Amino acid sequence: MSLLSVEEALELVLALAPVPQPEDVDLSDALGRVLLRDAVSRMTQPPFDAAAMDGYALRRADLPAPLQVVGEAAAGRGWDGALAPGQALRIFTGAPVPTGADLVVMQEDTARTGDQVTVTAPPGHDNIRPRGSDFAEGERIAAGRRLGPADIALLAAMNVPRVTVARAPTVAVLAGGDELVQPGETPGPGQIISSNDLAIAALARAAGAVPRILPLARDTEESLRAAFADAAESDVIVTIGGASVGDHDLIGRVAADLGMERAFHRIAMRPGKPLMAGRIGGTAMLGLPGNPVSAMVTAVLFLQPLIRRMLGQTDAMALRHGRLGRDLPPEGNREHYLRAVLSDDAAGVVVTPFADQDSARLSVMAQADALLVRAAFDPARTAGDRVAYIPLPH
Ligand SMILES: Nc1nc2c(c(=O)[nH]1)N[C@H]1C(S)=C(S)[C@@H](COP(=O)(O)OP(=O)(O)OC[C@H]3O[C@@H](n4cnc5c(N)ncnc54)[C@H](O)[C@@H]3O)O[C@H]1N2
Ligand code: MOO
Repeated sequence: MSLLSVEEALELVLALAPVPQPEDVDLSDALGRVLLRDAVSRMTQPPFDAAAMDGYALRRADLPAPLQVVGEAAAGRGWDGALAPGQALRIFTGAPVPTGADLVVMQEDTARTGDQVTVTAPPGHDNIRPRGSDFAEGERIAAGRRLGPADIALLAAMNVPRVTVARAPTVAVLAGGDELVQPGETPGPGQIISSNDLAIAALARAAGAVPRILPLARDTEESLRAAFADAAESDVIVTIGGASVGDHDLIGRVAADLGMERAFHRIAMRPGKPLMAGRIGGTAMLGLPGNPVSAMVTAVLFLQPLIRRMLGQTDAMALRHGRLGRDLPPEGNREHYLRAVLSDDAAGVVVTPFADQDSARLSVMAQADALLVRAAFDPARTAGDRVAYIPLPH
């Protein structure tokens, strides 16, 4: 039986995402979140005709005669009254323009003596921002919008302090294996330090989820069962390791005992072949391979898109193009995601894969800027060929 392609597998993983659930958040927590309900402005902006310059408000028809300065308006401190013919008002940026005035002359273009002001340069633009010229009360930011920094500023200006967005999914991260101890502990004979759980939690957080790293599990069914029980309330459980065919690779067995509906196990991808996905009760499950680079690559390709889908984001993963920086041999029967560095030359982006593609080498992964994507059975390539890549988060 031929293995699923990455594309087919991704579709099955995205199908595990439940409909996004609403949650109200303060604007300070809204960056990157997707609006689930329209946000409606409670303000008109500017709320009054506002000066765009520090200078003098006056009537254009009065020029070029000298004018009498009758008062002052600053931002937050308006001037009550209407400007009569022959009068000018000292005004500062953001202040309401008084009734009667139709021009603000910037102070660099004026000369002042006592309470007399003369305009010294021919006036051009009126330097008035009309009421409502930015936005009006009742204007909407439509549901579906992913909020960036400028959206948050706009919502604040609209006096919308909280917004309804898709709830951030909770992701339980379960690493395990008798060989693992935590960073800071002293490894015994044959032991190494667990890195995958931190890596996957970081990728989950970067995609917008709320990760929770579970205690390291041991290579026993009992230990894994306890961990799955601990994660039952999470939206997603990500296991790392124990996905392959070894005698100690218990994840598949324990998950099946717990009633996992399996979407697939193993895909035509390198690294990442032992990837597993499915659902246990209300929790989506991804079983990532244990090799540290394989775990991270599969998290970038499957976990992060799953989280983004749960957050209401529907845009596909950005595949970019550049030119190959070195010759490559023909590809095997799995789609290959090679760790690569990006550089620029006069003709654009150059993508140079590392010679060392061992799926356990974190030192190489940490230097990589991108994953160079090669199709299964891709023929030999030479430097300069057009290639596709996925940028990696730094
Ligand atoms: N006979 C076969 N052997 C293997 C196959 C195969 O198809 N047939 N696939 C290989 C591939 S590809 C991968 S990837 C690994 C995946 O195996 P598992 O998912 O079962 O992972 P483990 O055996 O538990 O661990 C693999 C490797 O990764 C280290 N590891 C695990 N967890 C962590 C962690 N939290 N932090 C750091 N390092 C971790 C673990 O010590 C192992 O060295 O299987 C191949 N074998
Ligand atoms: O998938 Mo293993 O993930 O090739 O190293």
